[in-house]
Amino acid sequence: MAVYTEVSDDDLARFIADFDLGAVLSSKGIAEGVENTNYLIRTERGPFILTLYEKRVERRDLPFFLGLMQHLSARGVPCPTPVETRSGALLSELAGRPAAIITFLEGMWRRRPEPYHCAELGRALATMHAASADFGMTRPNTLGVNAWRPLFAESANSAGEVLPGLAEEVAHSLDRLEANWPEDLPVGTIHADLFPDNVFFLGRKLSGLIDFYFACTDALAYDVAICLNAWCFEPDLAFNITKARALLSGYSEIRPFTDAEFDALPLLAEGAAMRFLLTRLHDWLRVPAGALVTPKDPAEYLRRVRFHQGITSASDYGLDR
Ligand SMILES: Nc1ncnc2c1ncn2[C@@H]1O[C@H](COP(=O)(O)OP(=O)(O)OP(=O)(O)O)[C@@H](O)[C@H]1O
Ligand SMILES: N[C@@H](CCO)C(=O)O
Repeated sequence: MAVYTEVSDDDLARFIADFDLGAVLSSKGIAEGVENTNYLIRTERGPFILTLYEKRVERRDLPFFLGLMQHLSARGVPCPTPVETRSGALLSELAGRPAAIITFLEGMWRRRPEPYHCAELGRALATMHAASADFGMTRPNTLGVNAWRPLFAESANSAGEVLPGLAEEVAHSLDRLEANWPEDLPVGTIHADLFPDNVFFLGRKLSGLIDFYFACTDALAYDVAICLNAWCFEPDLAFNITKARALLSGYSEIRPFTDAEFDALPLLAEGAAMRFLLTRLHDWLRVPAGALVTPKDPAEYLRRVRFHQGITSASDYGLDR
């Protein structure tokens, strides 16, 4: 459970008074997530999510994230909308942290997504990419290819304790990724963390995308590669080509892949796996004392890095050119 910052009832009541939401009826720390502190608050105007932004979120990036949610929801993408204070601000401060209230989305995330969930995801991701084409703000990907080596350096000395031989394997993969990373793919606003726990469904239908706090400006196909890693491997880490085919064809129904994206997909997928391997390793070695959080296993992503190294063409993922 990720509750890094406790909020007292009095502080919450004072905070809510700035919004046109009536009184707080109840509030509860949310037992999901690892990045930020989230509370489900029930107010006289209904349920909302209160987020206090923690370590990885830079205050200067919050107008981008909150503005993106506003932009996308105005275009019909099912995602939370930030709630304005009475004076029109989207961002406030609570318990010494930047904080915002966003609308509550109905639905549940799927722990074991089926191929039809993957197809829905693909369509929603492409729709999000299309809808953000006229979003006026940009944000560099601070966890992009150039960040991986310095990020690994912060954990390299302890890496061998977590996974023997990891330092050598990561160094070898980073050499390949840095030397071959494509620079000329179509770029736009990407979600960059669209894991199953960030996608809600009502029955078979996708009902919401959440957690835009890694969103940035980068290659659109890299976002697809992140989803391929997060949605198309089974708990035993076997690759499920039926799910991959569903995801990729759902995406290309709305936005077909260019030839360059098709060619780059195996490398993008290896890079995407590397990014999550490295952040997980970093967090695994630094669980804050007393925080209610379960760190995620870096080894699952090493297995994916290795898998993608063995792929030579996107058709091995079930994608037709
Ligand atoms: N707008 C929303 N509507 C309904 N529930 C939400 C909403 N936003 C967040 N939640 C709930 O809070 C949980 C954590 O939210 P979120 O994924 O944004 O946190 P996080 O710490 O940033 O997570 P992550 O580890 O995925 O980066 C979600 O799994 C969901 O249960
Ligand atoms: N989705 C990330 C955690 C949030 O950044 C992971 O599974 O490592």
